[in-house]
Amino acid sequence: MTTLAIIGGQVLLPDLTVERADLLVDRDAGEIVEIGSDLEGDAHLDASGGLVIPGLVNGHCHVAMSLLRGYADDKPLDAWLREDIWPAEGALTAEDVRAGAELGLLEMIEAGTTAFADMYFEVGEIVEAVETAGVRARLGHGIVTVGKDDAAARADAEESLAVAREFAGAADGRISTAFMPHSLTTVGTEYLEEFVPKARDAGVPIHYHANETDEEVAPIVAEEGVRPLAYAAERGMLEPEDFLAHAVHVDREEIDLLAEAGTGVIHCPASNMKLASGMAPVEEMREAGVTVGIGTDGAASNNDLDPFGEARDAAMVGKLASGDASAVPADAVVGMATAGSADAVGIEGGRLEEGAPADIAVVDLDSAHLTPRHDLVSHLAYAVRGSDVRHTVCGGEVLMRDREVLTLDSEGVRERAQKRAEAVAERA
Ligand SMILES: CSC[C@H]1O[C@@H](n2cnc3c(O)ncnc32)[C@H](O)[C@@H]1O
Ligand SMILES: [Zn+2]
Repeated sequence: MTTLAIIGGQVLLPDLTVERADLLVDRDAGEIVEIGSDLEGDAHLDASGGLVIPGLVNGHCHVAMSLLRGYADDKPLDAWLREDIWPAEGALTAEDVRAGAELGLLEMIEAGTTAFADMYFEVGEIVEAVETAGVRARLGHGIVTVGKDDAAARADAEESLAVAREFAGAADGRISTAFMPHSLTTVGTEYLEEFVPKARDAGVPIHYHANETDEEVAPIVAEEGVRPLAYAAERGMLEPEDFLAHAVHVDREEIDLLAEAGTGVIHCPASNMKLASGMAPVEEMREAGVTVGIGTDGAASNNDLDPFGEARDAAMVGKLASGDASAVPADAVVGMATAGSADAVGIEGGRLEEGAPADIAVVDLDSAHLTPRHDLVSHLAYAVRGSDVRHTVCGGEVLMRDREVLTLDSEGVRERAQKRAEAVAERA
């Protein structure tokens, strides 16, 4: 066994208490083997003056959209997608998707993210980028059938199934997959009815956008006579392994459906605010026992991939939505950004304990905005920024040491992304 010791720091334990401790990692197994005092390893990472936390889990992203950061802002979802984003995405090549994915992965590692769930196209490029970057991911091809003839719609759904089958277990098991219909309004009922059972046969979960805007709920109610999540349940899309993004406009019955089904929800507060989609009833979902995680959505609707900013937004908007300052408290959002997202998307991790994957971030506490240190869980929720992360480790591999990303050439990644983004803007 070759080992890595993370020494000298304070450690955030699964019950969200903080203790002074060292961590010993088995690098071959990629697991934490001991949390204790005076631990020594074959190599070490200095965590003195720092807080050792589980790597953050971004439960819903479109990582390659980092290439479209700032491309179109200040519009509601439907206009943003139809007038700007979908035309630009139509001009993206496989190489553009690769460049955008590498840029997003660089940003994630710099901010302590060690796992994410992602829906996009050209997924083979994203797989290769994830393999190189060294993080964990649940990846899938997003299906849109509206505006397509039957042959094209079926090909898109087949592609999502094929991608889910082909890449499951890639990158030494760090990559898992899902079947990913884009949403309940952009994929026709007949395709959901035909392909959801095939996804079940393939043994993969289903991930989709749901109840994001009022405009998306209304046509389902008008045409089907039921709310979207009852419609999803009737089509077998509300199983314990499934997870949906947004869940902004969910009523009491839908919250109970989610809780009974065990289907996870990924809350995307920044995207929901920026697109003025609405305020998700996170406190009600948590109280009902729904597994809630946090996601950034893509960088084009956020406009960054900072998991700490997202946790802070979740706490803030959760209070506003409930009209109650005690709603969605600090410990809740820290749990949501770690174990909550990991559980919702079905990725191991989100907790520092013996036997858990060694997916770890070390946050540097030595700065004015993190002084004084009354309560480190409060700091994680409200004051830490992605740029405070000193080291990032995934599966025992050091991905960033002293803010130097070791798995990606950060200058090259940024230069390629800038060039490709300029070319896409010209072409689109
Ligand atoms: C077909 S691949 C995924 C698809 O989703 C688009 N997208 C990005 N953000 C959102 C959002 O908040 N709601 C719905 N769809 C979104 C992305 O641009 C891709 O086309
Ligand atoms: Zn999304």
